[in-house]
Order: sequence, then C-alpha cells, then structure tokens
Amino acid sequence: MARAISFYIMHSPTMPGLPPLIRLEAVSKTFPLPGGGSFNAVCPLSLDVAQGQIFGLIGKSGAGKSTLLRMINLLERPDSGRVMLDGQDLTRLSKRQLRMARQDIGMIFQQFNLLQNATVFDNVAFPLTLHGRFGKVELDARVHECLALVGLTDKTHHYPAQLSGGQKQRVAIARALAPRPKVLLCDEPTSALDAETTRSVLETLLDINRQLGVTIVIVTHELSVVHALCTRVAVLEQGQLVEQFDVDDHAGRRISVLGRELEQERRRAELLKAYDANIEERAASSREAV
Ligand SMILES: Nc1ncnc2c1ncn2[C@@H]1O[C@H](COP(=O)(O)OP(=O)(O)OP(=O)(O)O)[C@@H](O)[C@H]1O
Repeated sequence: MARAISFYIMHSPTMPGLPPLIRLEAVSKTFPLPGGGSFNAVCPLSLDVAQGQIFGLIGKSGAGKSTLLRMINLLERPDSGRVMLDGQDLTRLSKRQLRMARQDIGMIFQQFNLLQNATVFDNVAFPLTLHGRFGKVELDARVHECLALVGLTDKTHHYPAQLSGGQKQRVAIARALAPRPKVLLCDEPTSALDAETTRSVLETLLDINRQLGVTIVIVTHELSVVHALCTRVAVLEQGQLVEQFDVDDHAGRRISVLGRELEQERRRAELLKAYDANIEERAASSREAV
C-alpha cells in the first residue's frame, strides 16, 4: 500500500544553462549467468543530472535501478560508455584518482551499512580518517558539524545498536556528507523505515539539498517518496530507460505504467487535499453558525 508522505517542498535551485553535474553516456552492464551466458542488467542508456537536482530512479524490482546508481560512483563499472562527473570521465581514472574523485560522491543504503563496533562519532569520522587529510581539531569540528546537520549531536558517543532505524540512517547521511560531496547517491534509503521516520529522513535530505546544494540521486520503489522529494524522475524497465520527466510537469504524456501511476497518485493527493479543505471549511462555517 502506498504510504502518504507529504510536506512543503522548496528545492535547491538548479542552474539552467550549466553543463550537467552527472552525465551517463551510453552506459551498460551485463552480469554472467550461473549456467553460462549473460544477462543485460542495464542496456546502453544516457542520462543527465543537473547540479542541485533531486533525481529519482524508479522501476520494478530487477529493472536495473541499483546497478545504474552504483555505476555513478563506479561501485559497478560499466561494460561500455562514460560516467562524467563535473566534466571528468570517472571510467578513465587510475585507482588513486578514482579514490579522490569518490570523495565528491557520498552514498547511503537501505540497510545503513554502519560500522557496528564504532561509535556514531567514529562512523562519521571514518571517511575523513581514510584520507588522512584532517588534523584532530578539524576532524572533530567536521564530525560535530555533520551530526548537527542531521540533528544527532546528543548521540555522538552511542553505538549503532543503541539507535532507531531513522537515527541510523541519519548517521549514514552525516557520514556520507562528511567529505563535503557534490552528490549524494541514495539506494532505497527509507525502505526499512516506517512512514513517520521516512518523512523525517526525507526532510533531512531536502534540507541537505537546500542548505548545501548537494545534488541527490535516489533509487526508490515508493512513488510517494518521488512526490515528496524529487524534481525529476527516470523510469527503468528491464534495464531500459523508458522515459524521464520533471515531476512538476503535469502536461506531458506518460508512456510507462509507473509514469502514469505517479500522475494518478498526484491527482489523488490533490483531490484528498481539496476534500480535506472543503470539510474544514464546512466545519468552520457550522461553528460560526452556532
Ligand atoms: N552482481 C550481480 N550478479 C549477477 N546479477 C546481478 C548482480 N547485480 C544485479 N544483478 C541482476 O541485475 C538485475 C538488476 O538488478 P538491480 O539490483 O539493479 O535491480 P533493481 O531495479 O535495483 O531491483 P530491486 O528494486 O529489486 O533492488 C537483476 O535481475 C539482478 O538479479
């Protein structure tokens, strides 16, 4: 059942005329099948993500969403094509150069992927210590700054097992933001959370987009998450890019089932809102009449 998630959205402004921050050029990915042969998880496709955008990747299970997302930071290396980040082709970098470039790309996951034996502080500090560029004072300051951003300063010395799911995801967000990335990749970040916690994690992601201008690419199977968060969305079916559109473009014809469902859900939400407003108005006028 679709979860109702709604709140006021004001995104970081995208910069028209600027080259895209992320450009996937004819990327594809094939996996070997156990019995021989291969499976096309992502067929050659191209996609641009503008600076400041919150870009949703949607599609049925197995459509290739996570594989495509993981190609952006080369966790999955494409078999063909180019992955451009801010004008730089990541597929041509050496291991060392790629490690540096990945500091511009944070990532969060459905199951949080925190270090269980490390405190919240150490989890957030982890990507900073990896590169050894920070002195202790600077590192402390950055970790506290990131924890403040996600509202978790009071949990600094807790361990992941002592946190709720929503708090764990916030720690993961703080950790991803610590190296000041340009992009945050989110792989089903709210699928393990209840509706209320989902809403607050989505608000945190929106804040990050608005306050820090971080571009977000999010894989989700929840259409309500797209409505609550995304500015643009791409629909994948069996590894193919079927369509992409701006979420507030209500005039365009949708060619995919999910594209049409997204539009229907928006209309349903608008009708419900109008219905609630009408009930409220009638209740107010009957109170006045008494
Ligand atoms: N490492 C791998 N080895 C073999 N097959 C894989 C591998 N990773 C993904 N696949 C296959 O590629 C296809 C696309 O997987 P992917 O995880 O990208 O889909 P998805 O759209 O994110 O699905 P879901 O919503 O279920 O997570 C699936 O059929 C999956 O089984």
